[in-house]
Amino acid sequence: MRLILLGPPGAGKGTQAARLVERHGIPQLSTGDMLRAAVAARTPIGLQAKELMDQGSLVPDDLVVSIVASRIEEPDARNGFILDGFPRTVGQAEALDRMLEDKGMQLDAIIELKVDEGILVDRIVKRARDAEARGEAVRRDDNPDVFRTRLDAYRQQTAPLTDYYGRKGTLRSVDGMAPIDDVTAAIRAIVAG
Ligand SMILES: Nc1ncnc2c1ncn2[C@@H]1O[C@H](COP(=O)(O)OP(=O)(O)O)[C@@H](O)[C@H]1O
Repeated sequence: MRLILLGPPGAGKGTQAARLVERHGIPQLSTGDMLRAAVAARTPIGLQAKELMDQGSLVPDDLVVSIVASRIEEPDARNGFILDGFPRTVGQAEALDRMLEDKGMQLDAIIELKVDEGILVDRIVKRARDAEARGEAVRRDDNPDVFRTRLDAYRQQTAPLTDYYGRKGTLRSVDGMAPIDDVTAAIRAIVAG
């Protein structure tokens, strides 16, 4: 099964992806996680990405596309994957279409988590506070100022993807404002076809 989770930062993509991983035994491919790992390891991609990520801007398509292209070659992704945070621009979506076509693969569903933007800042502040309470590192971009930049990047660069996939007829929407378990149930219903 190959799925894309779409939605603004803080919409709950990571939470739902983790549940799908558990249920279906396929990996979650989070470009945010991959980029943070590249930054921590100081790879060439990480060095280019760091500043942009810290300020809440998107990193260039070619960098992200190259890490996804090599990640989906890994054996654990052979039977499927959940893309979380990718594609984030129409250019990335087009690159993904080409990648999948080359491999003779198809997407099973593109699921959009619809949320009210007004609550996202509260969610992100809570995420930072919870991480801190657990003694975990707080993401540098999880603060209200940077978050607004991330939301702007979403509106301008990522929101057009709903049209892109909507036109192809492959987009399904779920109410991301519902309780977490209800969102999970809605996604399960879509995945079960
Ligand atoms: N597909 C992508 N294209 C460009 N930049 C990306 C992409 N995925 C992640 N990033 C970078 O990593 C940052 C964090 O991404 P992510 O962990 O997905 O955060 P969130 O969904 O909570 O905004 C983004 O703000 C951006 O700088």
